[in-house]
Amino acid sequence: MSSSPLAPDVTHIAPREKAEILSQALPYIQRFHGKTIVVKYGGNAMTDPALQQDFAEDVVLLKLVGLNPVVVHGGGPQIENALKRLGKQGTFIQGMRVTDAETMGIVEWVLAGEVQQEIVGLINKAGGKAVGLTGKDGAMIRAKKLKMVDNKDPSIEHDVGQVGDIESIDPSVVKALQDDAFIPVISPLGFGKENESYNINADVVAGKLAEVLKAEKLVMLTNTPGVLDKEGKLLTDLSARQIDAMFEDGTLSGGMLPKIASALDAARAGVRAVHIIDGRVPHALLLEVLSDQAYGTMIRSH
Ligand SMILES: Nc1ncnc2c1ncn2[C@@H]1O[C@H](COP(=O)(O)OP(=O)(O)O)[C@@H](O)[C@H]1O
Ligand SMILES: CC(=O)N[C@@H](CCC(=O)OP(=O)(O)O)C(=O)O
Repeated sequence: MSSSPLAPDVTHIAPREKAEILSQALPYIQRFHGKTIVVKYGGNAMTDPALQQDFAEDVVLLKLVGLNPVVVHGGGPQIENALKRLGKQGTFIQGMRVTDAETMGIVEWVLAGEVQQEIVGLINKAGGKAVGLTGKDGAMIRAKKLKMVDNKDPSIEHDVGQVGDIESIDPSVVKALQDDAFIPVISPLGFGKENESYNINADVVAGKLAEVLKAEKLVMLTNTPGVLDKEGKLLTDLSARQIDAMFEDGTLSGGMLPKIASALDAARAGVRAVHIIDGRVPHALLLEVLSDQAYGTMIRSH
């Protein structure tokens, strides 16, 4: 019997063991059937072609067994590469890219062009029907300029340019696509009152969208085993109180700041399961959603 070029070689696994692994998924499929799972696919987790293919297959499998995956993608490193090609370098303040007018153009071009279309293509190739959207499509994400207050000294305000603060999300376009067997793939861009574009951190979009869609789960795939403590040890479980303390003592920095804040906001807003997991593990998404295996860090609302 010939095997699919996409399928891993599992001939060495005994039939009984294979059956046990497959049947483990049943209670999860039953529990999540018809439910929305928002998946944040971080730019740092999408740098390896084999892992990207695994991710696309996982999304398609989840859709085919009756879940409703919605992908929100990042693209920080990809934007950085594009800036480098143009002789520029990005600047970040508290995990947010300082976005002047020229950078905004590059951000839109990389996110809604290169990155989104690559993910759409991979999901389609794996047998799904992906539709790429930005927060502007279907008038989905209304935003205003973010007022960024310094997290050590609140009397200081940073100007981060065209970085958006979400005012509202209208999820009707996402719902319409979900009902029609499509898999939405969303770039984190928003629009303002004068139709100006905003660059919004993808973790923030994923968290807010999970809340508005009343998602059952929010899974954030990144490039660390999860949230690490000061000694670099994985924290499998984090309460709101522990997170507050970590913001205070400097355990969190860079891109982890908006990620944890968004994860906690989503948990507090009623998203029952919020996980930050290692996107460098093959099929990390599938294992997280449909198996007993606990990965990464779970964020609790209290
Ligand atoms: N306490 C922490 N635990 C884990 N990662 C952390 C922590 N503090 C800061 N980070 C950084 O956050 C990064 C993940 O955020 P980010 O670079 O924005 O990734 P993504 O592109 O997946 O959103 C990690 O690679 C790590 O460098
Ligand atoms: C405002 C802001 O920082 N926007 C991000 C949007 C992309 C993103 O969030 O990508 P990751 O998830 O890969 O970090 C940026 O310009 O890099």
